[in-house]
Amino acid sequence: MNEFRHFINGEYVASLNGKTFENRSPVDNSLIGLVHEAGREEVDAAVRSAKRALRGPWGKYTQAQRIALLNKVADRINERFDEFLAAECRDTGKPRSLASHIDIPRGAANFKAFSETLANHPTESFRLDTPDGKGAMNVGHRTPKGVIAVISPWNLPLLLMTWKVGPALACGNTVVVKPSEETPATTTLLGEVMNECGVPAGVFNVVHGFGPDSAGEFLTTHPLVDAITFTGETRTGEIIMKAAACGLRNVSLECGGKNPGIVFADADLEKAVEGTMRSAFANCGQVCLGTERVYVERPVYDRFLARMKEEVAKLKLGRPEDAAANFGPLVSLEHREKVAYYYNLAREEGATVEIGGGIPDMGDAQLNQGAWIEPTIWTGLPDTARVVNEEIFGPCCHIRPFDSEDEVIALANNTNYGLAAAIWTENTSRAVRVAEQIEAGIVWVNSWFLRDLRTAFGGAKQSGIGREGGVHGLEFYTELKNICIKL
Ligand SMILES: NC(=O)C1=CN([C@@H]2O[C@H](COP(=O)(O)OP(=O)(O)OC[C@H]3O[C@@H](n4cnc5c(N)ncnc54)[C@H](O)[C@@H]3O)[C@@H](O)[C@H]2O)C=CC1
Ligand SMILES: O=C(O)/C=C/C=C(\O)C(=O)O
Repeated sequence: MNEFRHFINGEYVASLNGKTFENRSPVDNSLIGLVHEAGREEVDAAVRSAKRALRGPWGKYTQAQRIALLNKVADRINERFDEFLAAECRDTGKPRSLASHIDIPRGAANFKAFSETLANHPTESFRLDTPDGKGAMNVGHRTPKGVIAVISPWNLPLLLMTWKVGPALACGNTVVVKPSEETPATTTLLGEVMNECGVPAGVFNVVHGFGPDSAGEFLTTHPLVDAITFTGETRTGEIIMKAAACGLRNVSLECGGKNPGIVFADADLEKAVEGTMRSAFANCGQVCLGTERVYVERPVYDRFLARMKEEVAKLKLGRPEDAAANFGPLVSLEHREKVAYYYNLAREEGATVEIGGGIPDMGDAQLNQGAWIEPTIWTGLPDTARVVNEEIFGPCCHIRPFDSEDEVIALANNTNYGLAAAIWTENTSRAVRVAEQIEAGIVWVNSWFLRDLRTAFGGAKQSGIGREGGVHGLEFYTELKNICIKL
């Protein structure tokens, strides 16, 4: 039986309270292992070890030394690629074909990308004239924030955790990570890699558990945590922000979305279908950047809808290791309950179910125990429907026709969220004009999830606070000090 222990001060440790919880496969609900649930003692030990490490050898590393070490970590993840892949697929049920192209390579790349940004980022300086004519020099100097709490979700576990751990460590901080209770495996495995690469004890720590009244809450309310970075649901983001207010700690929040896809009549329709298929159904729809609302200009609406239905019908559900499968289960039976609730609600709200809409018979008693759900397209819902306004985080989208640019911009922006959007058009002027009016942190034109890790990443409105990525991560992960030198 696998056991997932905390990783504190370079060692794997069990919980003093002896509490564990089950980690079950979303593929067939079989038991993967037992996860140790941290009490306040383990969280406190992890935070204190991270604090101590700031004053140890790690605190004296030069930027170049940190970058070299993190490059080694990236290389080691790639050397142990198959183990990370197996662990990620076991926890999430996602197809190996997906995780081997996205999750694991990005998990490694996140340790390299930021290093280059850091190495090439200039320091600001201003010369000040003074009445004595001699002047003064102002020089910006960045120092690490300290201990960073990283609270990560289950949808892209390694990718989203390292997206924060990479820059945090590159800037000289130490971290305590609380991975999602659903997906403890790859974060735990990363502890081994840190030791193998010689990352000093206490620099990278992991505590397992849930949110409220468990490791998540204990960590985010711990007074020695200097800043908190979080990816997950908006309501959880609010709770974490309240916790961070005590002691005036910085937060970076990357939260939910109800992202629009906009298909203009002049789009390359096949490109738009391919991109929208990915944005609505990749990772079983469990991507915060995914498209759950699709608006299609009326002249191509029927053709687009018909093509989407054809493509959805071709999706092949199956186990992660099934090479022909490109569609896995949802992360858990609990999450399926939430998504299935919206599938029923869509019918009650008057949707036409164009395809899918239910729980599939997998033709296998064991697989039928898993968290499978059909990829689904709805049409015909009013703009006020809950299904069109609330984040579902499942493999589903509502498709609706529109008649003018102004109308579709208003529809796209008619949401409390503002994370991402995808625009499909061959008219560049229109693409720019519309993109500039969309209220979102990220707008893709003729693409989706095309990521350049140097760019700003984050959400507007209730989709988040702050930006990470490239130089923007520097703002969050460092304290900028001004040194004023009178000449
Ligand atoms: N990337 C995203 O935007 C994601 C959105 N979601 C959305 O959130 C819904 C719920 O999924 P969850 O996994 O429950 O998301 P969540 O936001 O509750 O969990 C994300 C992380 O926050 C932790 N957490 C939860 N409550 C906390 C608290 N009070 N203090 C500190 N940490 C806390 C969790 O243990 C997990 O590590 C999903 O149905 C989906 O709609 C879920 C995962 C990722
Ligand atoms: O950093 C990325 O490229 C991906 C981000 C995706 C999410 O934040 C998400 O799905 O939660």
